[in-house]
Amino acid sequence: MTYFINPLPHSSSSSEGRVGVLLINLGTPEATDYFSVRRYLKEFLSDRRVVEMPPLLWQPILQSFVLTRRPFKTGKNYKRIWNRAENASPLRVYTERQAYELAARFEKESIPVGWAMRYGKPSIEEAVSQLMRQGCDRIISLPLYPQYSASTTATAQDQLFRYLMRLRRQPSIVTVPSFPDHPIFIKALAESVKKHLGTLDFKPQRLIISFHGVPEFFIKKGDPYQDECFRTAEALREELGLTEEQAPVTFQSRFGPTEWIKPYTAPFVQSLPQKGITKIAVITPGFMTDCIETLDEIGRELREEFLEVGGQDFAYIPCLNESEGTIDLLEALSRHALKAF
Ligand SMILES: C=CC1=C(C)c2cc3[nH]c(cc4nc(cc5[nH]c(cc1n2)c(C)c5CCC(=O)O)C(CCC(=O)O)=C4C)c(C)c3C=C
Ligand SMILES: [Fe+2]
Ligand SMILES: [Fe+2]
Repeated sequence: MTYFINPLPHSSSSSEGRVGVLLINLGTPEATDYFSVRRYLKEFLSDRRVVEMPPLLWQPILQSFVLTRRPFKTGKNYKRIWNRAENASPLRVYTERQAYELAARFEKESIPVGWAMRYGKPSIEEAVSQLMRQGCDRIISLPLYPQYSASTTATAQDQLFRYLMRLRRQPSIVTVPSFPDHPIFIKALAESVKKHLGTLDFKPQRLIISFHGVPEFFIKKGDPYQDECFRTAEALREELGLTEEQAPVTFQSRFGPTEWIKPYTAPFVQSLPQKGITKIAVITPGFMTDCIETLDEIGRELREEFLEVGGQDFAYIPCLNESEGTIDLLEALSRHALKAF
């Protein structure tokens, strides 16, 4: 019996010396029922990188309050956005498509592309062992977060290295840094804005740039996330020729009673009609794929909230998903990382 694992076929200890790319996204439930959503939220919200409270204090709250109620509400929201054709959540569908399209770019070089979720399935362990079985002894880890946060990027890398801790023979790893103002990212965002605005029958007075929030104390303790959001927003404004007033930054998805980084998206947007701003577009450049936070919280909930208080026109600009610009970006990031081996 041994503690250390060998994911390679029996007796094979040599590898073919290939490089592989691993895309890592956040994670998502397997289905919309209470137990599937509960399982996902339990794993996600038990991560100390996400909720920075001593487990002895947090676990009783999580088990007795959060996990008894929230899966119902969240499951209902997932139901609205579920991809019925593929019976999967949009985040999973788009992540898989990104991996598929990126693999096509690397086909000739015989570089396999895997994809994994930090929480849920396919797990990082499954994806890494699959790459190793394909002969990879070098892996590029690419967390799908444009802006670094300990609660997303770092925990994805933690999970990868947690698996590596169990391997007798580890692959070499290059981790791709965040890319908040990478020119290809900004160009893809700007093109998506122009394309989308071109389809509207109204001219938005504001382009709201909404990012997922984090607790304020994360930033005070040194998480560069907010600065990186500002870098994305500033580069996008520059590319589109917009001012800060025309394209303001807001933060969505507050969770729990603590203060999160501000301004909060919903109250900010609800305050606009009284200032004569009744036509807006919203973009969410913190998300590489559409998901519950973009399609439901912004595309449905925020739209309703804006129209209820006198807003007239609301447009949600989809995430980059598997667009050509995204794949250009992922290819450029991977090719740059390849040079580090
Ligand atoms: C509890 C605190 C949370 C922190 C901190 C947090 C940071 C964070 N999250 C994302 C990206 C996503 N979050 C998503 C869903 C989601 N996030 C939280 C909580 C925190 N996130 C919850 C409870 C949920 C589940 C939905 C809900 O119950 O409201 C998703 C969507 C996943 C999907 O399947 O669609 C993404 C993506 C970032 C980028 C971030 C910090 C920068
Ligand atoms: Fe989140
Ligand atoms: Fe949310």
